[in-house]
Amino acid sequence: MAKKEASTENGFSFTRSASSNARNGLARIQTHTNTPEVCHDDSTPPVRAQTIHDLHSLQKKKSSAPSTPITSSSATSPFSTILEEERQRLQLQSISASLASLTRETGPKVVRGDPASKVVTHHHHDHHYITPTFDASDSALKFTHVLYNLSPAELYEQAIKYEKGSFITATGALATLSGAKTGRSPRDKRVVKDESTEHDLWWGKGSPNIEMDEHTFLINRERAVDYLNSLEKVFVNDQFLNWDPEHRIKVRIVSARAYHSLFMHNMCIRPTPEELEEFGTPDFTIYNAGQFPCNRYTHHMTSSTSIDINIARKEMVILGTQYAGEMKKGLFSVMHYLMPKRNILSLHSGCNMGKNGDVALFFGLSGTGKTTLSTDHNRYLIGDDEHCWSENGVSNIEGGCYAKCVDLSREKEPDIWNAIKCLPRCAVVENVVFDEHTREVDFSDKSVTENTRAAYPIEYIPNAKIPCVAPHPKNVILLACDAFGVLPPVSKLSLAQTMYHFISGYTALVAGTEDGIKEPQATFSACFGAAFIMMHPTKYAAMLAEKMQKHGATGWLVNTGWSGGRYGVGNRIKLAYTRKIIDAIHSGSLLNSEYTKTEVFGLEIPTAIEGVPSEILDPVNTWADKKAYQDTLLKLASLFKKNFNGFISYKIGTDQSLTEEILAAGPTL
Ligand SMILES: Nc1ncnc2c1ncn2[C@@H]1O[C@H](COP(=O)(O)OP(=O)(O)O)[C@@H](O)[C@H]1O
Ligand SMILES: C=C(OP(=O)(O)O)C(=O)O
Ligand SMILES: [Ca+2]
Ligand SMILES: [Mn+2]
Repeated sequence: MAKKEASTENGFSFTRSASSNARNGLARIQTHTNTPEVCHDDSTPPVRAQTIHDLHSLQKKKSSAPSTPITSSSATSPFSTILEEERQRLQLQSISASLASLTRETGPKVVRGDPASKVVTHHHHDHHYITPTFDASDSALKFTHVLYNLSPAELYEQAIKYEKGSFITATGALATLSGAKTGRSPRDKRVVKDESTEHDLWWGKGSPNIEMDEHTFLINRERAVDYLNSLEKVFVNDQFLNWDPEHRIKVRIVSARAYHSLFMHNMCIRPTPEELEEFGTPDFTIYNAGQFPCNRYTHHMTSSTSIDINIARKEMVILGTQYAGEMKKGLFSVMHYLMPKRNILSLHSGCNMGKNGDVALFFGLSGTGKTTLSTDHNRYLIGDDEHCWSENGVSNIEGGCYAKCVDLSREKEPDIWNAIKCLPRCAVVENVVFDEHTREVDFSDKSVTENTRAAYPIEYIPNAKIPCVAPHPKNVILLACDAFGVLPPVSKLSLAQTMYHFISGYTALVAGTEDGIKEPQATFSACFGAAFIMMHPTKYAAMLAEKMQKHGATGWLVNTGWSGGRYGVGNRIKLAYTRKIIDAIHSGSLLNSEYTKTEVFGLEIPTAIEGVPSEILDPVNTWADKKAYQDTLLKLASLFKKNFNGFISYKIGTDQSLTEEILAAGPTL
């Protein structure tokens, strides 16, 4: 504060000394004959400010109030300001309640706004306290400043000012670093096992839900809350999930970084000012204290990272990882619980729709092409990653996309390229490398991680359909990135085969997205998203089978991975070919083309597709070493068998014959 005053002083004294210098010898420049002592620049009218602070305060105009009055008659009445104050008070009360330690009777003192800007506006009568610093150790005695639903511009400023590694790229995106973790940590994702989740959720072998008890959750929650309250300020986002208005979920994200707040601003559905006014109590809250580790002496903790979900408390706690994807995928897990409870199927899939209303789902694990293939210039984008399929059709859960951007090119992925590009915009690019001077991003540079990412609001894709809802799907495309190079580029599946492959969820984990993965590794991830499902895979499979049957959807298996040999020998199938294959599925032309059946996997493969060399459609043609092909094919088949053994004792829905057909739909050795 003192420093600012002083610099203003200097400013004025400089004018004086400049004129005294003139008297002491330097020739004075005479601009007007009748000018007095001070030189006026009268080419523009003088600003209406006495001090530089006044000038700065002119620069910022108060945001206009939401356009919908709280009650239709209150807008112009004297009660409206009282109501607005009351509303703000309730909002702060709700945030304080969110941040409350469970061992204290009251929550922390919270106040809106940036503590830094409060220093400058010290003359405001309502701030008669000293801006807290770390020497105010007892959180009961200090204020926590809440930066509530800041705009992207404000978040940019916060990030640039306070977060190391934040820069504005040449195209206007915010470049950030996520710290030591640049991918998800599935082995640190825990779920509270209590009386109800014990029965509802999938536990044990193969399950992504590592159990934790309520007490341990509370210890981690306390650790996160204490950490957040020890800070001068926290970011709070109140937003929505799910574009289906009947099943919309209100989420609150409390975090310590502008980067996290901007990421969620981009990824969740952004409320209108009117919707925000009526937000009330969130349905689910995330405490992201990712900069702070969990205590390894705490029961169940196996590393300094823990992502903990408590269904009963409707809360999630993040400690020890700043990878932003944990928040989005954590909420996705929660949706995998909440939605099936309402008989709605949650899907780890992208979704788009043709001009004629034909809808396609793209299931697939990370890096298999959901984002890339659902972003299609000739079709409407519904969403790139998380959807719900209800009686009403498909709805996107999110309000943004999260694209891998390693080797991103304008030619191959123009829409994603442009989504990160245009100003004034609020894309976040994570862990990318850029030119020190021009700030041009080099998407081919993997120095920080292979899993570089861009998060942007869905409306940055020109043909996104808002609201992000669509009719029932016609095609269900299962994407597998086969690092063995033996799965055909495309196969048409029977319903039983679709279920077999959906439950198997085979792909290669590609480097980066999960912590510790350095090169492609075969994996089976039930429902193409085992890391995010909450209940047993057969529960989701039964729902999918029922819906596909009811709406007459066709299943397809598309290999976006290797061809002509395994990883290291062959090459990844050209994106241009995969796009042609997908085009033929959408248009309906592939449904009626000529097919042959493969050995071992019994897959129906087309003999020709426009724009795709026919010889690659049967992978055996692309391998120089036929013996190696046969061995690799059998190896993969046995991996499928072994994996599916874990499911043979389960029934899929109520249909016994379907269960038997599914069992028979796998490879034969
Ligand atoms: N044949 C292909 N089909 C789809 N993606 C491909 C193909 N070849 C290479 N890729 C690349 O693989 C990555 C797929 O990632 P992405 O679409 O973000 O996957 P997901 O959304 O399923 O996690 C992209 O970087 C894409 O350019
Ligand atoms: C964000 C992720 O999703 P995806 O790779 O499926 O886009 C992730 O797995 O961390
Ligand atoms: Ca790419
Ligand atoms: Mn994706």
